[in-house]
Amino acid sequence: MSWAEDGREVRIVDTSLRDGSHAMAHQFTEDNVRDTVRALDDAGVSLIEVTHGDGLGGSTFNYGFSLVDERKLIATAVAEAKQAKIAVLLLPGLGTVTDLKAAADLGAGAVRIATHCTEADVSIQHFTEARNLGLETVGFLMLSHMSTPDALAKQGRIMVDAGCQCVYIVDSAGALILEDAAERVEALVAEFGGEAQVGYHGHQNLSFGVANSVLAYRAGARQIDGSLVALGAGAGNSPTEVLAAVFERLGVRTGVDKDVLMDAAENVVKPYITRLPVMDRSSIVQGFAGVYSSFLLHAERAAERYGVPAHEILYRVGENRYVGGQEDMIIDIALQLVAERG
Ligand SMILES: CC[C@H](O)CC(=O)C(=O)O
Ligand SMILES: [Mn+2]
Repeated sequence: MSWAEDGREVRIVDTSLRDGSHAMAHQFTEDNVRDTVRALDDAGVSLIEVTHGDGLGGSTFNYGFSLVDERKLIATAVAEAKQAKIAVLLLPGLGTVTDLKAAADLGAGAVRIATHCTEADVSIQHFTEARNLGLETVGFLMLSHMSTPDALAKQGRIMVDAGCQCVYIVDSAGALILEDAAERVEALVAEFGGEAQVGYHGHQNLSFGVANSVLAYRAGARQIDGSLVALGAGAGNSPTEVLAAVFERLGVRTGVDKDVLMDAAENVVKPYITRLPVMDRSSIVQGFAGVYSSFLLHAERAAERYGVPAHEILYRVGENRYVGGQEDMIIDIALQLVAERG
């Protein structure tokens, strides 16, 4: 039975073990994955994402090395899940079709293919291959605040025509505020009709993750991302346990048990988090200036190394409109700031 047939009005998807990888500096252990998947699976979450924060093949010098090979983590997750499907993230150009086939062989049942919000065309062959492999397919239009609703709808159309079953508005910078999110979702819903679903992935940098998710649902989104204890890049994602409680209060059926999720947040995930995602100065600047949330730790490391404030680096990243993959420019900016200070 698919999730849409089991009475759920919205599907809450958990990305603690993928977006949370950024916040954990990619140091997840097999025990972390096993315990978290068991708890999410018991709570009724039907799709759980497990990959390096930057997707398949992300464990590199530029993005940060994983403690444990993601293929081991994916296999661990698949072995632990009784009802949930395990999803992997893939950024074309970083992850390859070979990586995707390996993930499918390990038992992953879904792939979420992420591109910058104006570059959906680079995902076409990956969607084709994913459908050939029998995977559920999801598209991520990252940094969606950088584009208009109409332009996003056209990009989403490229993904759907390539075989994508659900396109997400991804607020990578946590920059969207209320109608910004709703209008983007509405545009995709209008473009797809019944051909594909629309999803929403929020970050808490300006504290709008959950509110935007509710508006996204009302605008027609049927898949909504969260992370336990908000464990994700920047100030974190919309907390899964809060999404579950809020949708229950609104009378929207999610099929997940909020109490089991709250227990998982408190007793499974919180104890292993090395750095709790918070709305501190740097992450607020990310939301304000429209900076990719996963740049936070990179900026903090550059700040420490070169003796310049992380929030100043992030303001400048926002001014320059850098996108995912340009992590090295953070060092460049830190050096510019050092030079400007003499
Ligand atoms: C590097 C991929 C990125 O973390 C995907 C995502 O969750 C986002 O853009 O918010
Ligand atoms: Mn994210």
